[in-house]
Amino acid sequence: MIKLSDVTMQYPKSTRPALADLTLEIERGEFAFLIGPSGSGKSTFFRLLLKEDTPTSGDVWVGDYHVNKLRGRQVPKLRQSIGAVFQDFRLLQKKNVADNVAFALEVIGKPAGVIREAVPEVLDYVGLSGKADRMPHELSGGEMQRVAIARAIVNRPAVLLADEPTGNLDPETSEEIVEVIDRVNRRGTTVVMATHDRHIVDAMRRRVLEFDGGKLVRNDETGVYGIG
Ligand SMILES: Nc1ncnc2c1ncn2[C@@H]1O[C@H](COP(=O)(O)OP(=O)(O)OP(=O)(O)O)[C@@H](O)[C@H]1O
Repeated sequence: MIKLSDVTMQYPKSTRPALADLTLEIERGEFAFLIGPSGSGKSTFFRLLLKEDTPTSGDVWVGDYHVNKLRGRQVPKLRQSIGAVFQDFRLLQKKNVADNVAFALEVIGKPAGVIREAVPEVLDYVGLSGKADRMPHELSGGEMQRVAIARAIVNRPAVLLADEPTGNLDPETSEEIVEVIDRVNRRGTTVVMATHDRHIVDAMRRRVLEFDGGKLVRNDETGVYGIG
């Protein structure tokens, strides 16, 4: 589903590459954790998958897309096949919960009838039924992340990328959010989640990709966070 072959990403103003000679594969339907210290290359990895950056060398595939070779007009299609959630939720502050989710479908031209049906269904799926009319500032952090997940999955993408989705949440809320992401994975979506939360990684026992200084230093099929 996701494949990188000899990928190096060297930012122009940086002395060492953000990612160096990275080769890895994540199968369709897998749940993979990206771990590693700050600056080890996790966010860069996500940016390459979304074609927000192009690698200096090497090849990136997501599904049927040869990402580094994609032409500009094909990039929106790639991005429609990938949902993304972040530590800071990134909700539209002036739109209510339902409209935040609906907007994701409006911008890709879905008909109003489809949107009317899909939005309540996905809000229910992430545990937000009854909150459709709330504004983002009327939500808890956990609820905001549920909205972000709903928005990311409403178009049923093949892949969900989560960049430290529990970074702003307390441990109990973090667990609830991981449960939601796990449910999304179990219905067939490939999930890649960057995290610094050892408890989550240890509890889930899924693939662990550990980065250090832009290099892949560990690739365990059912790993734990590690020692130390
Ligand atoms: N646009 C950029 N220009 C130059 N250097 C960059 C750029 N973006 C990232 N870097 C560098 O690339 C390296 C990897 O950064 P990246 O953001 O991928 O790390 P990370 O593992 O996601 O860190 P964190 O856990 O803090 O989110 C760092 O050394 C960073 O300074």
